Amino acid sequence: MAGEKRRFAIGYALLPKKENSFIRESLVNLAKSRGVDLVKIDRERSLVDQGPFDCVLHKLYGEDWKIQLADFRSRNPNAVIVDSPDAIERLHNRISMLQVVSELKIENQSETFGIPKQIVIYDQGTLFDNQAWELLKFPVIAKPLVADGSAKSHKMTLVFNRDGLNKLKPPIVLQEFVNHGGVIFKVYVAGEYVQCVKRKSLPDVSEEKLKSLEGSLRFSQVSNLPTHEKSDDTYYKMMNLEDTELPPQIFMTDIAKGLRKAMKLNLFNFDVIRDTRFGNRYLIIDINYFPGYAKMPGYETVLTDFFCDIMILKEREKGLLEECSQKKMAGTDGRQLLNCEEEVRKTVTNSGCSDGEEKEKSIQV
Ligand SMILES: Nc1ncnc2c1ncn2[C@@H]1O[C@H](COP(=O)(O)OP(=O)(O)OP(=O)(O)O)[C@@H](O)[C@H]1O
Ligand SMILES: O=P(O)(O)O[C@H]1[C@H](OP(=O)(O)O)[C@@H](OP(=O)(O)O)[C@@H](O)[C@@H](O)[C@@H]1OP(=O)(O)O
Ligand SMILES: [Mg+2]
Ligand SMILES: [Mg+2]
Repeated sequence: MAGEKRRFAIGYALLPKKENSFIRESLVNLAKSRGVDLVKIDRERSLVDQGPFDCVLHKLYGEDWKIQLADFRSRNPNAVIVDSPDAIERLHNRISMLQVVSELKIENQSETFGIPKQIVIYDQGTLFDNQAWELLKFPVIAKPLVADGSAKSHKMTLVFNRDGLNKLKPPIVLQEFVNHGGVIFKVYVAGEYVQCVKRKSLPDVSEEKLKSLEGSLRFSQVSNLPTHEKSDDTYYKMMNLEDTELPPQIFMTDIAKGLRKAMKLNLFNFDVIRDTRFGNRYLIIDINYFPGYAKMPGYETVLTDFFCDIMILKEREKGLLEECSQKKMAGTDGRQLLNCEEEVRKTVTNSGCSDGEEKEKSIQV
């Protein structure tokens, strides 16, 4: 009807566990009130037969899904896929996942960042090869090389000495365990939004304690355990989260922005620890695609803002492309035309779909 604002449909394709935690009524209703309909994609049916969708939001694994998305993209060139499966794939390997951190350049005088020392082990032989060990010292964390969301890919082993290596099953990444005061920082990114929260982590291992510890200790998703489970276990002695200072917000935001641009991803979080040997050194140890946003305070607003940003971008893109073709018809010279089309792909200025204020928006494509 004339004058009625156009609504946008976002199709979501998530595993049942993710759907349960993320697609809450509070999110669906807020998005709806701002013109965005969240529609479940039926995984039993082909994606191209569903919709129409202005945007597809997804966290599914496997070749079949990649093919379906490619098909959908070729038939719906104007729809946005958040995020590109190729960009997500980088996070499915714990080496390529962190490589991007080493490429980041961030100007900061008072804090530094990096990743812990690590090596990749493909076979049992190399596990005991002294050369491979020149770089690392105990304790180390053995992590499955593949990070594909399976329960297996989260099974970690904290290894205290050579005896502890026997039970490991390559391919694995051996990463130096860095004492960090038992608190981990999780930095959630949703488009341009960045929020850092504190979670409990593994306790420090002193040189003294290391001598008395035997072999290894297995654990899984320690920062995701409910608090009572941790406090019942004497190993995870209670740590006072409130006493821990957050890293400087601007520093985390700069890293988040750098990662987002380098990885071409909009929805992810990264885990950061503060090296207790140097109070100003931060290490990124893990990056996760489409993490548990519902655990983040104010997640409904943050995600709805992100959805609106995508939609605004699409509308602006449409408008700009129309302008470009008008210029083309009017015989504007080629160089100006190129600038115009580049403009379409770059950051766009918009009047927000919520409050009407003028903001700079972009999504990573
Ligand atoms: N290098 C390290 N030094 C100290 N602690 C570490 C290190 N790497 C991991 N940890 C601890 O082990 C936990 C699990 O490691 P990591 O985050 O790599 O696993 P994950 O299964 O991918 O986690 P997530 O559930 O966040 O996806 C971390 O949250 C942190 O408590
Ligand atoms: O379980 P939640 O929904 O809270 O989210 C967790 C998410 O699980 P899910 O996507 O299967 O749900 C994990 O994904 P996979 O590595 O297993 O793919 C990983 O991203 C964790 O880091 C998330 O926890 P958070 O980092 O936010 O604490
Ligand atoms: Mg983690
Ligand atoms: Mg992870």
